[in-house]
Amino acid sequence: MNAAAAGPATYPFVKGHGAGNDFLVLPDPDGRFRLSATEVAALCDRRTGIGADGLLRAVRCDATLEADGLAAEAEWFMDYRNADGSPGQMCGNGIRVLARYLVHAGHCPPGALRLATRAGPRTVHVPHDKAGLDGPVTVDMGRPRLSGLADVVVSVGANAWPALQVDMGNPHAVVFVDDLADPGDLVSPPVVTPADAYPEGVTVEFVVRRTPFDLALRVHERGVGETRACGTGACAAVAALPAGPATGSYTVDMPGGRLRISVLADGAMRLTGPAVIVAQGTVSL
Ligand SMILES: N[C@@H](CCC[C@H](N)C(=O)O)C(=O)O
Repeated sequence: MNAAAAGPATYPFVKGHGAGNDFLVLPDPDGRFRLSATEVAALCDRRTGIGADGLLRAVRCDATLEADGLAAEAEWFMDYRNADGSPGQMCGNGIRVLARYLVHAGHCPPGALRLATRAGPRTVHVPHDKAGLDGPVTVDMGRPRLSGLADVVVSVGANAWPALQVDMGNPHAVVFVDDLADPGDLVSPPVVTPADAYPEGVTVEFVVRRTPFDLALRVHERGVGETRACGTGACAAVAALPAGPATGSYTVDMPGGRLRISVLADGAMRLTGPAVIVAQGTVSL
C-alpha cells in the first residue's frame, strides 16, 4: 500500500457482512491509498490475512479520480475489490455494509445516503432506529438489464444448463436448477460458453424457484469463488424469472441468510437484508 509519505504504519479497518457475504472496510476518506491487487488479495486471504470475500475502500468522491463527476451526487465512493484483488462495478451486500459503516462511524446521518459506485450512484437506506452495529439496510438497485444476445451455457462437470445474461451493474449468468446440490461443490469455477460472452468474467447463480415469490440460490462469484450470499446475484435471479418478475416482494434464501427484493412498478429493484459490523481494529502492512 502506498500511502503519502510519513503516513501511519497501521491503518484502521472494520469487518462486516451482509447475509454472510463478508467484507473488509478500509476507511480512506482522503484517497491516500493505492491498493494493488496483490495487497487486496493478501488482506482478504482467510489464512494469512484478515479474510473476506471483498474489500470496500471508503473514499470521498472528491478524493478519487474514479469518482470523477460524481462528487455533486454523492459524498462517498465505494471502491469495491473482489478477494482476488480485481475491481467490481457493484456489490449489493457490500454497499449496504459500507452504508452501515459510514453511519456507525458518524460520517453520515442515518436515513437515505447516496453512494457512488463504478456502476453509478445508488441510494442506500439505513433506518434511524437501526443505526447501530446491525439491522436491516436497503439499497435501491435500479433496473436489471437482460441480454438475449448470446445463448450462454453454464457447465459444471457433466451437467450443463442454459443461462440468462443479467446486468445488475456487474455481469451475471443465471441458471435454474432442480436442486441446489446439482452444481456439486463449486470448488472450480463453472465453465461459461461461448468463452467470449463475458470478456471480464461473470458471477453465476444456481437458482431453485420454490414458490412464485420465494427463491433459493447458490452463487459462484467472479473474483471470489462460492460465497454465502450475493446481493446483485439475488436481484439477477429475480430478474431472470420466466416471463420476467411480477411487481411485489420476493425472498431469496442463500447459505448465509435471506435477502428480500421488492420489484417496483417501473421494474426497479430494492434489496433489503442484514448489514452487520462484527469487528474493528488496525492492520499494519
Ligand atoms: N457479493 C456482491 C457482488 C460482488 C462483485 C462480484 N464478485 C463481481 O465481480 O461482479 C454482491 O453482494 O452483489
